[in-house]
Amino acid sequence: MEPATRRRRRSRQLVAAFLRDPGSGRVYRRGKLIGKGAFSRCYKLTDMSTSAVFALKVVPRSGSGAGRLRPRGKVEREIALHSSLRHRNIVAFHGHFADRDHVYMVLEYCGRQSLAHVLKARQTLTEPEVRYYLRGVISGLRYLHQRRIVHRDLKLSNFFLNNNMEVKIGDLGLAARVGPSGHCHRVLCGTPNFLAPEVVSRNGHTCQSDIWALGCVLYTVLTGSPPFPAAPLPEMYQNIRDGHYPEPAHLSPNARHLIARLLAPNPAERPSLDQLLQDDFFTQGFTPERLPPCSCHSPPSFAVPRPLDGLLRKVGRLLLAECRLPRPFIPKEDSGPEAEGLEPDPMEWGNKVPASERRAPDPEGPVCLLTQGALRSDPAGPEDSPQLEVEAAIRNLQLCLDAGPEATQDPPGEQWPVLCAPTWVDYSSKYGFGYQLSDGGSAVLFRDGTHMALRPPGGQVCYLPARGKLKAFTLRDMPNSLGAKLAVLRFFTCYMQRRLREEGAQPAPQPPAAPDLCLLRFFVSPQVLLLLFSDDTVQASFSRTQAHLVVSGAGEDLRLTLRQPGRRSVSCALRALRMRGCSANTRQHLHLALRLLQLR
Ligand SMILES: Nc1ncnc2c1ncn2[C@@H]1O[C@H](COP(=O)(O)OP(=O)(O)OP(=O)(O)O)[C@@H](O)[C@H]1O
Repeated sequence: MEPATRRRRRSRQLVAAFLRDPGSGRVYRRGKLIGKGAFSRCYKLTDMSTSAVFALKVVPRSGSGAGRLRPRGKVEREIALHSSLRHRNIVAFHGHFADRDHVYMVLEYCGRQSLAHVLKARQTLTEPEVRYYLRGVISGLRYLHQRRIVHRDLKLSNFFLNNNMEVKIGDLGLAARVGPSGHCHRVLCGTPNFLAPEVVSRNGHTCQSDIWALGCVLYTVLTGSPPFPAAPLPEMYQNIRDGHYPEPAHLSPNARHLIARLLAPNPAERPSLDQLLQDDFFTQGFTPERLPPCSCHSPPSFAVPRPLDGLLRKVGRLLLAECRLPRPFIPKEDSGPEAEGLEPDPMEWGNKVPASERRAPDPEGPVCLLTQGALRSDPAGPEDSPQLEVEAAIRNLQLCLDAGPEATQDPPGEQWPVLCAPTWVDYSSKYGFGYQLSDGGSAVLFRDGTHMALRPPGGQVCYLPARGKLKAFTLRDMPNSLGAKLAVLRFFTCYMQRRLREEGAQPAPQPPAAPDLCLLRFFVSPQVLLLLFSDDTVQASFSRTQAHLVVSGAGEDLRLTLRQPGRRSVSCALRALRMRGCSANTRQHLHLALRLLQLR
């Protein structure tokens, strides 16, 4: 080739440092080259007015030297199809424009490249990671298939990862709509060793051909090699048609079984996307909600800080199988070294006391404190005065007690929506104190003095660190560092919900707790459990009578609420108590609660 021609061609291939989209008027700065494809190059791109970062896919125009091998109309079809899609697991298409030499596509920037890059660094991936990635891919693929679009080139290098490690299906250059028969034109396209038997037999792609490709992906990421490795094409195609691949004997039975289902030579025998998610591989194994970026180059440990790791290792399989905990806490005699750590502290009262034995507590009997715990950063008061809430609780209990004379019975009271914790689990010797609120929310005050709550109805997670302010997250955007605590919270929640169900407790309609409601302190004795909340509510729950006594509000708005088994819960304002007094029974309960608080 003449040097002048070569120079001319090279200059036509160069992409300008600044590009203007004539349609939108936006001006972009081209960044570094990210990679090259067969017909394209990809650059980092910055919008000059917003500083937003994109990926720029640059395809030479047909007619220009570099575009001469590209099938006619391919890039136009890709733009028409890709620009109509919008899904969190599909690389977003932000716009396109062209100049004399190139067609430009402005795409969502996926800063952690693709699964092909991850696998190159890692050789194989762990099953939990694979489930995580495949869930994203399946979600994006379901969106495509619902629109009768087959991707036709599903492979690791087309599964992109953004900075948050979310997976995105990209490169829709071969994607096509299926006709009324469910087939595409009978062309042989795609990556040869991921082609489905019906495609190599020239019967055309269907959605089930994409499912086959997922089988190839699954096999490749778990074993490190594709199921149909490079070989002379006729031999490889024959193996594909026969579904003949090296048996990955070292994989788990669930993984092998799913691979066999996906790589069924008969497309009709392959699972649908929904059936795929119901497969044991997905339902019986742990799937992380997120992956740390370090998993691009080294296996994530899914390890959690001690002492939570022991619990999570032992119950990890159960943690996410919501409410399917067969034996949340194993009695001591059942716990060999493996089960060690699963027995609760001796503070689960349940409905074990027969009604005939539910006598009022002995106000003069000995009271001893078994355990207690406190929030490290107490939002209710100055950091150095952690006893303030105890003093406030004593004052309020005393106010109720002193309000009026001893009466033969409690004042009639009224129904009043008072938040309390009808059930709890004290596992503070190892992890924390979990409680379920009457509004359906649940929370744990951890041993390290932090607090995490799961708030209904949206399932927002509110976390109060040892130092600093309350943070709220959705389950999706929980930071990895809080994963272990969230797992403990969920574990406790499942257990407490199951207990409430077994006890037949009916949730009463109730205004939800404020997001920042926290348990400040708890005191556990054999007779009474005391909970001090950040809104000044004091709950005393009594083991003998199974009664809960809740003092809420402050000053003249103080209220005493009594919840007793088999009775309607009633609430009295301080004014009513002053006029009518309360029964000896209630006074005994109040006395006992006070004595426990005064012990501290
Ligand atoms: N949205 C994106 N964000 C970040 N990197 C991307 C993005 N799209 C593509 N890339 C990177 O750019 C390179 C070229 O990608 P492109 O899709 O143009 O070609 P390819 O898929 O590698 O090859 P072919 O076009 O032959 O299938 C790849 O290395 C890919 O990792």
